[in-house]
Amino acid sequence: MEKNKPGIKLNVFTTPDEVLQHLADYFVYLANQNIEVRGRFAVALSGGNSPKKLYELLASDAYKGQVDWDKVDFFFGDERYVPQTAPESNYLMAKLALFEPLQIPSTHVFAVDTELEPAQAALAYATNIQSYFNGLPARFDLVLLGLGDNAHTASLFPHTPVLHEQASTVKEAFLPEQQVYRITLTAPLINQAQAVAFLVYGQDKALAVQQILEADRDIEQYPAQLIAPKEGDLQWFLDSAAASELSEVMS
Ligand SMILES: O=C(O)[C@H](O)[C@@H](O)[C@H](O)[C@H](O)COP(=O)(O)O
Repeated sequence: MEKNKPGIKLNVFTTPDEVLQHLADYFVYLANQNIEVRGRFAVALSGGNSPKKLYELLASDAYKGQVDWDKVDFFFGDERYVPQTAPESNYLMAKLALFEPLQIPSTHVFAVDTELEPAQAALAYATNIQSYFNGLPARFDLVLLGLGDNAHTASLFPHTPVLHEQASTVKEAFLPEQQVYRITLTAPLINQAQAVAFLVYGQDKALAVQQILEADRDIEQYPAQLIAPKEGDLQWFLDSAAASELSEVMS
């Protein structure tokens, strides 16, 4: 079922598995389209639990033959400030679920160097992204995003300074509640993407989805409202549980 708001396409499916299959199909479509036009596909991966099943699906027999993976370059929308061997690492999750099964060469994986100090790690990652795009505006072909039940996305958390960052493309973000650092793409960089796709499933996300899409704009409370690609395509891939608080007016 498709629901639409100006500039946003909502794809709502009954079960998480259907959501994952449709997002995997969209990923394959974008990858092949960009590889045909540009010869490469640059994607920024989301972290957390939701996308792990997507990565496993893309690496499965059902999908792995549909993309020329040697032409795909992998980045991260955000990273926890932990070693790449730590269980919380988004890099480690993608490595186990996607990079190793598909034998992605390390030269095609652009991870955050979390051995550096947080600010240096952010600066180094911004520099790596800039050089990848040869100094042209960094325009990811796809940015995959998840959503926290507090309406955060990437590591753009409520009431944190990074929400207002306009100059930097990558920034360190200190989370006072968890007393941890994150490294995150900033909203301006995400919004330069050709396509942005939210992957959200589960009843626990329903209120956040409703607030982001239907409440008055308040980016301090609902940071995911910052995500509005300037020219790119914004799609939400939701299960019916995560979409259950949306008003019928959007149907
Ligand atoms: O590093 C991260 O954790 C993610 O980038 C983060 O933004 C995630 O998408 C949300 O926290 C949802 O996480 P779940 O999918 O685990 O609910």
